Amino acid sequence: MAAIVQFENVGLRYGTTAETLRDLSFTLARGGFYFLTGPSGAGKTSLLRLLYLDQRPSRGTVRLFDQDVAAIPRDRLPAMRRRIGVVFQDFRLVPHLSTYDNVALPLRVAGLDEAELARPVNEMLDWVGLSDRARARPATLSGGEQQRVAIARAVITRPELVIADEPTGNVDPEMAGRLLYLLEALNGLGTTVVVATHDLHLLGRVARARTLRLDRGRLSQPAGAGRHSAVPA
Ligand SMILES: Nc1ncnc2c1ncn2[C@@H]1O[C@H](COP(=O)(O)OP(=O)(O)OP(=O)(O)O)[C@@H](O)[C@H]1O
Repeated sequence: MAAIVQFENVGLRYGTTAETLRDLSFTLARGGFYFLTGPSGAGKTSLLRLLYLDQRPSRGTVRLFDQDVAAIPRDRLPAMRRRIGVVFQDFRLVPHLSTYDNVALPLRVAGLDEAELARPVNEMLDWVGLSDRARARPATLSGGEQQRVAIARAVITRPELVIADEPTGNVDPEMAGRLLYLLEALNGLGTTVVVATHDLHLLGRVARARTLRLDRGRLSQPAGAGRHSAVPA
């Protein structure tokens, strides 16, 4: 099994408080689909921040794409981050850009010209049901619409790793199923997917998914009736 992420005895501490994440050791396989669950405040977002290189561990080792993240020079971080699509819990859309331009942004950064990016962007907007909102600015969209823009933007480049923090928290069950199907389809093409969620209904909906359960900063027994566990390091 080729690993895309390896945690060895990882701890994360904010300031001088007690550790938010403790003794995390696990491996995520390249091409896997993972749910990360656990109660509010358990540390899910903090773990995701380690994965998308927004935080470095206070102790232990995080290896991503076969590199120790503590050893990556600062000027190499943007290139590493471009290999990761992130759906933030608070969306972080660019406020002065339209739906279309938010979704097109990663393709423009990757150097595609307008003619090349029009088709994938329009197809993606169609998939997430936002074709008729293509010209709208984020402030005029509902929470669920903004969430769909955020997901479309995160997956448009088909990154190696997609990390989504509560990606279905603001949409109705039908749209949640559709968005999950989009992530599954991407996973079927080889992208590793990590989804943090409180929504226990989602866990059973992806047959091949494994579940990591965080409780007060530690990994506890995997959820999901023991069927799916992340592979211990
Ligand atoms: N930047 C920060 N500085 C200090 N403490 C933080 C910071 N970010 C998170 N924490 C603390 O770390 C703990 C875990 O927070 P985190 O957001 O990772 O949990 P979570 O499981 O994602 O919660 P939720 O499900 O409510 O989003 C909380 O006690 C939180 O207050």
